[in-house]
Amino acid sequence: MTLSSTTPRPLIAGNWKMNGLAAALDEARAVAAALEQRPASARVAIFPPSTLLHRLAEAVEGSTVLVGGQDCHPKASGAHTGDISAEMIGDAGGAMVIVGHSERRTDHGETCQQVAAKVEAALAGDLEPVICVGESLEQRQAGEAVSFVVGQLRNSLPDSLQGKAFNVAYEPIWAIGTGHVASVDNIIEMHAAIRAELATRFGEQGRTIPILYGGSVKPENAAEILAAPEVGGALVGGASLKAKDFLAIIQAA
Ligand SMILES: O=C(CO)COP(=O)(O)O
Repeated sequence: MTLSSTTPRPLIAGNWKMNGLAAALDEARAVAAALEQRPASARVAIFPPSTLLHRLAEAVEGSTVLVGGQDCHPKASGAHTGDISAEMIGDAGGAMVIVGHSERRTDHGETCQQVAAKVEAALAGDLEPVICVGESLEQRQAGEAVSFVVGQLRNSLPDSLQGKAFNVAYEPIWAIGTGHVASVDNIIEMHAAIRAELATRFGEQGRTIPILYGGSVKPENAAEILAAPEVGGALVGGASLKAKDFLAIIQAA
């Protein structure tokens, strides 16, 4: 997918992680139906586990809800037991993919170089990537948060992103699933640093790439976070599992 010339709409993305059995499809259907009644100003995407990808794409077909995978392998096919490729995500009805989530970097030891290779695969598979970066609590306490995240970003983004639609998500690891949302000051500082790096790297395009915030986004704090400068959406974990909460966040955008 190539970039449109207009400023992208914010993206509210629900990452279901390793949650969701068939009954969860009802939540996605409820989100799609509500958006039909009351269209959102933001784009809305749901990233279910791979097992639900195809069924969720069918469940929300014809609605404005986009569907994506939570990860993809750098190769298009082959002997890689347990992995799925960008091409498979597209085949199942997905249009987007999350890459470099801190849970993948931690649980599976993914390096920035591997993340960049996955981004290349996403582009080759015609998926719009959401590329995640974020520091640990130790890095933040050591005063290294900004330099670490900017370095991680630099190494996780391949040059081939130039001219392509993509999103960056800043997710401080210490804010994920903890209820400890980053302060608006922290978010403003980090998003400004990410914006500067994107503008240096990608020129004019870098000024409009949506930078999402993720980490304990809830209906109660969404409006304040989404109103902060350079916040172009949210990557939502726990609060995306229930249609009611996810819709409240969507409407806050
Ligand atoms: O990691 C996240 C989304 O990718 C954030 O998760 P929570 O919203 O549950 O903190």
